[in-house]
Amino acid sequence: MKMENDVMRASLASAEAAQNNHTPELKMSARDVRVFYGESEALHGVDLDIYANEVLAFIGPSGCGKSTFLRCLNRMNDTIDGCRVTGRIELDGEDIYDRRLDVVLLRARVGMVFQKPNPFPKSIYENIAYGPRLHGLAESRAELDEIVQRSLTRAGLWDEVKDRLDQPGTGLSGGQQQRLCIARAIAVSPEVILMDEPCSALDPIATAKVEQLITELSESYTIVIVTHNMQQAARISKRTAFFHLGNLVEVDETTKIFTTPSDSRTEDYITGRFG
Ligand SMILES: Nc1ncnc2c1ncn2[C@@H]1O[C@H](COP(=O)(O)OP(=O)(O)OP(=O)(O)O)[C@@H](O)[C@H]1O
Repeated sequence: MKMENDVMRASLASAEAAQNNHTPELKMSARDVRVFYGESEALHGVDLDIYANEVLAFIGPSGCGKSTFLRCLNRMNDTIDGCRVTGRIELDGEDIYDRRLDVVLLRARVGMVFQKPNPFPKSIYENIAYGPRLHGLAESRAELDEIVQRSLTRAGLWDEVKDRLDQPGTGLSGGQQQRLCIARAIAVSPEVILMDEPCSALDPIATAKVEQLITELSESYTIVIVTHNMQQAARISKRTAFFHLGNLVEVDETTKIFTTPSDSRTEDYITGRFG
């Protein structure tokens, strides 16, 4: 009898474990996040959960607070004079606004890619090697070489640049520069990558390459992307969050947001009635 009970318990435990495997893993969470620029409140209490390995898109009309909220997730707003953030944001259950937290380390764990490609005015090699060197991720030149090659390969850029690693990153095309910036972000092994309209300065072919890359990268990283392009959100994201006038109106599966949103403001936006 005891053995039967043990077997039963073991199989229940393994069924539970299997079920847990399907439960998305919480990566970041935001609660009642407000952002003030001086006296003016730009975000009015945002609650949002972000799951591991998802691509989450932020959409909404200009000025609704998408970039402001994105910047909260790795404390980039700290760099803006007069900007104040309240509420709580956690990464793996840890308060990222804790005063003891090392912000440089946070930004390695939660990397960022900006609207305009912004390579350092250094060689292609140095653009990638800088972060790993800063964080002591390589013990030898050979290890650093390997990180550089691996990052450029993951960003789909290695074949295009392997013969000119010592040339300036700024000499690449816009699309290549953006992939260089993505390679730079992944070189420090981040867990989350924030992207603020990463394709808005790119032509359709370069955009398609970056979108393909985002899809591939989501196997290893959690990706949060601000986009003005609703087709892009529909193509690459699993979930979409709609912002309006500093509020997070709704967040849901992307297909649901674009077919049967819950809120009339979302419907008005996606059907082009404003924005
Ligand atoms: N550095 C700043 N100083 C003062 N106000 C700011 C600053 N950055 C943003 N804001 C204000 O905060 C609000 C939200 O702006 P934010 O850039 O986050 O919106 P957005 O949805 O990303 O817009 P867009 O799609 O045009 O980039 C706007 O009213 C904007 O004017």
